[in-house]
Amino acid sequence: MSEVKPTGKRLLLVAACALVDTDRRVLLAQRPEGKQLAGLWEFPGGKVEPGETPEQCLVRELNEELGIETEIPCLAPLTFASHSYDDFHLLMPLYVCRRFRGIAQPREGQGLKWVRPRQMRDYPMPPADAPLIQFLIDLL
Ligand SMILES: Nc1nc2c([nH]c(=O)n2[C@@H]2O[C@H](COP(=O)(O)OP(=O)(O)OP(=O)(O)O)[C@@H](O)[C@H]2O)c(=O)[nH]1
Repeated sequence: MSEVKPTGKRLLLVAACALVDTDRRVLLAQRPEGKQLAGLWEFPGGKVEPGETPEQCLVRELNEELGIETEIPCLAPLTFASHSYDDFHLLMPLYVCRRFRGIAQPREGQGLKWVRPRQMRDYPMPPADAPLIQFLIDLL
């Protein structure tokens, strides 16, 4: 068996959420200009801050980014992404949330779109996200 060499890349923990509406559509947010991967469509979420759990991170991020309110028991783990970018390795648990309050608003100037999982491949997403789509197709 060949030797597995450490990459030396830092591991970045990002929590992401598939918010699901009553029509089984999932909310995608477009990364704003000026950011890494600008223009790509992604799941709402963000970096887990020190001292925070992934679930706490998502409750915070959904409120900050979208004005959506939810609670930790409403977040169900679905799958995760593990993907090496040039400068870090991303570990991203993906949760599903069907119970939330409020109407998603683009609080950070991002584009927002409710998309059926089968149509997600029409929306360019970060490379880490591609393997996640099938899980949502199967679930929804
Ligand atoms: N939220 C989210 N981030 C993702 C997804 N896919 C993916 O590769 N990422 C990566 O995970 C990281 C998330 O970081 P972030 O959104 O908190 O931070 P950011 O790069 O916008 O920078 P910031 O700290 O200035 O807000 C980014 O590098 C982003 O490219 C996804 O579906 N959702």
